[in-house]
Amino acid sequence: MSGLLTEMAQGSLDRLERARAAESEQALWARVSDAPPPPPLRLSPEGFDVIAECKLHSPSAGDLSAHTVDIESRIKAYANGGACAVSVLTEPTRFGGSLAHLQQAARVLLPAKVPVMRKDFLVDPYQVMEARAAGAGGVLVIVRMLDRSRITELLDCAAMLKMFVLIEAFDQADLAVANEVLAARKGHDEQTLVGINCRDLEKLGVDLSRLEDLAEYLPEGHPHVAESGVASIDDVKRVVDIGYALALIGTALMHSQEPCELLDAMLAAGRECALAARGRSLRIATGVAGKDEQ
Ligand SMILES: O=C(O)c1ccccc1NCC(=O)[C@H](O)[C@H](O)COP(=O)(O)O
Repeated sequence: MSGLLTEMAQGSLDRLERARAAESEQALWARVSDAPPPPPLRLSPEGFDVIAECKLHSPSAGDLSAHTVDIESRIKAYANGGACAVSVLTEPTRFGGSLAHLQQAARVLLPAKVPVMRKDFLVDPYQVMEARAAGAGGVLVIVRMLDRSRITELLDCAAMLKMFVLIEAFDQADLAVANEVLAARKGHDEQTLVGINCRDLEKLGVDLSRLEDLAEYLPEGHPHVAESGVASIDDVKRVVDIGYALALIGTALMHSQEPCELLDAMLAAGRECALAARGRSLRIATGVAGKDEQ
């Protein structure tokens, strides 16, 4: 595991210990198990969606808060721009996040029925319950940080709470684990996305070619998410052309003074590309494709 992930895992365990000391697992479960279900994640029939991310700081970009007057306005802008979900960092030391941000986002998004995803370095089902207690409808699960049985426990907990999960992979080995875990869950009533993160965890740079290189190893039957480094309309077109149904976009939106407009433009471009790709497949399937499409 990279130095950063090791640091994040330790920090996550420390936070978990403090949280458990403040509220037992039984008490937290009692609080969330009877709560009304979160807004479901709904994907567009037009073939492309964006999970818009709120992160005030990041190891790669440093301070990202310059254009965020208040979190609620940013979250509303994401919903108005058409995000299918909003990812909120809750990691405090390197990402400037907190559970309070998650709670604020969930409250603001409730009328629009857009779910919020807890973006953190989760290591225990307790933290999935914490996310639900804060109003979240989804969580991130990073394969690289966990063994198979712990991934399964996190997925089980999320499913019981009607939350979606974004399973995150960095390489082929992560995808082999994701494939194995998901194969054992066929037929479960749950919503699981699988994402490839393009960030190099040592150098912190991004390389979108990872999306092409790993596409063939992605589990079938789950929407695929392009994560990290999707920063422009051209990037969006590229990920849709490779076949990704969603992009998780943080830095570019945080740098934007007009995130609603940027999101709207990215969605329009992605959906136009998805439509063109469908047209190409249809022409090939019906045998009316041009020579360069075959
Ligand atoms: O954002 C970082 O600098 C980072 C560094 C190390 C591990 C994780 C990191 N970010 C978490 C993410 O996965 C991204 O926030 C997410 O994919 C959005 O990426 P981007 O659009 O590039 O901000």
